[in-house]
Amino acid sequence: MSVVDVLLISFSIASFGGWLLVWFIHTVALIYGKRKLHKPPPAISPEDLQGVSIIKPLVGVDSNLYYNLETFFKIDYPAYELLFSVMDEQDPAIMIVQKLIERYPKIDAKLFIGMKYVGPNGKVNNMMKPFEASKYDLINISDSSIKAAPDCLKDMVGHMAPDVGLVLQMPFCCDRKGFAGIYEKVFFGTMQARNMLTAIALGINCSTGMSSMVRKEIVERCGGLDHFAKYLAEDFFLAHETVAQGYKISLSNKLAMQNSGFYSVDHFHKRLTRWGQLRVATVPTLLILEPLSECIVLGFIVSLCVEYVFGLSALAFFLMHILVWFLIDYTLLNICQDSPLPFSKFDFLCAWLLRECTSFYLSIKSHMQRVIVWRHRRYRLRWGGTIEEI
Ligand SMILES: CCCCCCCC/C=C\CCCCCCCC(=O)N[C@@H](CO)[C@H](O)/C=C/CCCCCCCCCCCCC
Ligand SMILES: O=c1ccn([C@@H]2O[C@H](COP(=O)(O)OP(=O)(O)O[C@H]3OC[C@@H](O)[C@H](O)[C@H]3O)[C@@H](O)[C@H]2O)c(=O)[nH]1
Repeated sequence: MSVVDVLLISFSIASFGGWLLVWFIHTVALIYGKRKLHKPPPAISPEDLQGVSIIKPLVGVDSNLYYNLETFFKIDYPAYELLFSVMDEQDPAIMIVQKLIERYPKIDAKLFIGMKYVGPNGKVNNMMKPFEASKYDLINISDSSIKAAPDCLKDMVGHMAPDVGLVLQMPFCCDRKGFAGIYEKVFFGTMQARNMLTAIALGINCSTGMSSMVRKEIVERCGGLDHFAKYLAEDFFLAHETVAQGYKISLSNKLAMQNSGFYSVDHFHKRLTRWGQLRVATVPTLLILEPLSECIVLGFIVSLCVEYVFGLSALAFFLMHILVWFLIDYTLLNICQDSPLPFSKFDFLCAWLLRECTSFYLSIKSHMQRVIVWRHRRYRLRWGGTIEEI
């Protein structure tokens, strides 16, 4: 056997190992997702329902903002405050928040205008004033696009056991019209759900900051929220600190339902590119692991290896690989949705193919850029995940 043969066989064995690992990730996601998501909130006695300060950092408006924010005034929970903040006194979101505060005078809600600059991360700057004014020990950071379920706080607080420091809601999307709405739902219900569910089930930090609840003392022990302003992925580092302080991270049974009125395929691709950039800067091994864990790239490599080692048809193996992956993705999406999907199987096929075919291109695109644009602010990203505003 020549050296080339030995190398090719070793490469094939490694690829096959990676391929098995990916099916393991699929399996854990399916089992954990089915057992965990959409279950009723954990039973908790009324005296254990601690107060929660909900921080809503806002920048600008979209056509669903009023409706989404209103859902926070209808949360069924005995003690919570709503702390809205905007960075700029001209922000049109101010009018919307003021209208809601007038409409629901019984809800404890405040609006903070003007950010406190503590570092480059705009979201952190925007959250500084409400964080410092918060009166409860549990802080729920909730992005502007989120639509709240009435029992969301009961569920998150129910997961806040004494050894838990942070409760995450996994991102998903409300039913929205048009192909872009389908596309986002397919992304969050397949690739994102698969990796997040498995990571959380295995205790790997895979945070997203769209809707999470953290113990205030964890942030205070780091010296305050300002500690996270130097990073773009402040959510990841908050989860990292939580674990470093000896707490666990728990997943809420409820999903973080994104419902922004402003969405398009192009806008979503820009967001995915930004996330790709920040993930790789934060966890550099993902530069290799992410593309290798994608259906088409992995299937292509493993099919060639299988033909080389076992003499099986690479094409037949590749098509089988794609079909099984596709069916598992459809099953996981249905688990996340937990009700009939608002689109046909053909729509799913189109959105799934678009996602699978563009993922490699978006990864490459994100690695070619060191500058990140987030809400009209430009940042230069450094290895390690720190940023500098340009
Ligand atoms: C041969 C293949 C082996 C496969 C190994 C697994 C490869 C993982 C592939 C993709 C990871 C995708 C992670 C998706 C969720 C990340 C969410 C996100 O982008 N969040 C950002 C925005 O909120 C956040 O600011 C960024 C955080 C930084 C890094 C996230 C680290 C994720 C580590 C994921 C490991 C997941 C797989 C675990 C299975 C063993
Ligand atoms: O400069 C900014 C940018 C954003 N934000 C707020 O931050 C929240 C998230 O912003 P976007 O919806 O634009 O961004 P994403 O959904 O991509 O954010 C997500 O990924 C990046 C992480 O750092 C965030 O924590 C996470 O929420 C919104 O509530 C937005 O209003 C600010 O307050 N200031």
